[in-house]
Amino acid sequence: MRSWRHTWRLLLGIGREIGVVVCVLHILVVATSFLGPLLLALGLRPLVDGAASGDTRRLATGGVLSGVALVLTAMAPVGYRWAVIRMRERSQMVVQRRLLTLSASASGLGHIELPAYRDQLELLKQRSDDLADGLTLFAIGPITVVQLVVTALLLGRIQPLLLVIPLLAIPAVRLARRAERLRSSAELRTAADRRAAQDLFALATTPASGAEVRIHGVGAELVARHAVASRTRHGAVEAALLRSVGATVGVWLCYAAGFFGAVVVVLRQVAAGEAGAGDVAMVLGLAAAVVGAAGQLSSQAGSAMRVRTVADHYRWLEGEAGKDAGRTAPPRERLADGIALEGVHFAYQGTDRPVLTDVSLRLPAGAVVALVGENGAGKTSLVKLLTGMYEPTAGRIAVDGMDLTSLDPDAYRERITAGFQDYARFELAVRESVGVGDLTRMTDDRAVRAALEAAGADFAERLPSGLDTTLGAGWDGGAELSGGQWQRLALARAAMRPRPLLVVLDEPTAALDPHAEHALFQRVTADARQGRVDGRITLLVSHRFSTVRMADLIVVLSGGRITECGTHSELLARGGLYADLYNLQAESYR
Ligand SMILES: Nc1ncnc2c1ncn2[C@@H]1O[C@H](COP(=O)(O)OP(=O)(O)OP(=O)(O)O)[C@@H](O)[C@H]1O
Repeated sequence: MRSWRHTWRLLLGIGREIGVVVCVLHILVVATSFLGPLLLALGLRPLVDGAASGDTRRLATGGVLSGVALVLTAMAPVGYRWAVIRMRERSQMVVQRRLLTLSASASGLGHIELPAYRDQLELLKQRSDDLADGLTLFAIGPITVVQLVVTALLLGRIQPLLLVIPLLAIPAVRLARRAERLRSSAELRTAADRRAAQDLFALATTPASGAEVRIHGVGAELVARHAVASRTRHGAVEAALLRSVGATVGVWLCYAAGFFGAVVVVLRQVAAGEAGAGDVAMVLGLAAAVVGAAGQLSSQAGSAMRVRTVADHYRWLEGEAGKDAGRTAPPRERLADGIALEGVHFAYQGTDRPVLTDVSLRLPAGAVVALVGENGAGKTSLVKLLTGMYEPTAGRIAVDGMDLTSLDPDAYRERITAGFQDYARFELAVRESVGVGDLTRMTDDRAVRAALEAAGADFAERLPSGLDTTLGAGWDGGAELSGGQWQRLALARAAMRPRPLLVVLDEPTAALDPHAEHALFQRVTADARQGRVDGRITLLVSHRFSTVRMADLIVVLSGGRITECGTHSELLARGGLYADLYNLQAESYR
């Protein structure tokens, strides 16, 4: 019941966004298309009786009714197509906008990485048409029922036995619902195969992976795997459809029997002189209209089930995205103490393998802190916890004494900047690609230029149209950049926010040349000095020890645990892993 209520609310909300006029027009067009068969049946009796008896008034009435019916029937597909296409286009737009909002409104990353989330999102994207159908379905469904009842009553007036025909709609509706259940469960079961097929397709066709696919000669392998994933999916969905088709055929055979039964009953009445030729014509028309309406009703029942399934996917996503409700505390204007991790444990969802174990650490306000450790030690995971992308499995993170899980995620995020090794390539105009780092100043060219300069990315201003240049070779006139240039733009983005509490630089120089790296570290040091005044913490993740040594505090992670912590000279004196790694790198530069 709750599920249907939610479906209603969702459909009404989408209907409002699509526009009441379009929805009402759609309902009118569809409802009018149902009228044709009914009018034709009603017109046949006066037409036939009028022709037989030479009664011109009856003949004219029958002619007008049948004529209107034929016009409506002829126009119906045109109007139907027009209305359905408009509704679908608009509803796709609205549903996709809602999905994007849902995905973007969740502050963390945890749900996006869940296979179940990605499956449900994919199904929703693919089935957004069903929501468009659902919108009008709830208005058209009752109209169809009325049509069925009226037709049944007209049939009953001729012969009460004929009331049985409309009752055949009941098993048809039940079967349609069962067929839908079978199909949707097959789709959910094979959603991962569908995603796999899509990912393999993208891997084989996108420029990003194009070079590796060719060098390693894996094209044929990708095609073979794509075929297997597609076959698995189609096999399961088709088997579900086949199972339901057999039963549906049975119901339609019952309809056919009912139809012929009606004809026989009326013919016998004619033979007994209880009915005229006009009655036979009307019964034929009405029986056909009943069969049509019952067919409509059963397909509408299937659609209603589909709509509910899609609405359930949507509700599931809403639940995942709405987990932040209740986190409303604003972060401090300025850090006085710093950020503390207290006995933090962490494992990614869906795995029990600990990635961080019993991490306790204080990042003092105004300090530059470096995180080092071998690949897979847990550095990026720790950064993700500090930026609120995930929550610790146990323990807590306190920002100036306030539990991170109590802070308003958007407000906290607005006070963080970050440059990542896996930087995003925003294929927009240069101004926007950098400006999204601080949406409030996105169109402020001075701020964008200052950020470009700070990141050593002034090359962007010399592109053909300066800050207006579109980035990405996939766009007309778009400029393609090198990996290092993209990374510099990502760093410029990270330099947009003026008063961050936390600056995260997670291996931000992996794609930069040594000159650019040196300039960047000079800026980081200068900013850190500024940080001592405004309390910001700069957290640097790096494998380059020449950089790391400048930090006020160096934290060494190994296997998800902190093994060493101190200044460069303290750690060198200690002669542990840090000293080993530092000396190894220093040696290789000599
Ligand atoms: N989204 C994820 N889901 C599950 N496990 C993950 C995920 N991201 C990382 N891991 C696992 O967590 C562990 C730590 O990864 P993390 O990225 O934090 O290491 P890192 O120290 O930053 O490594 P690197 O120096 O290579 O960047 C790894 O064993 C990795 O397999």
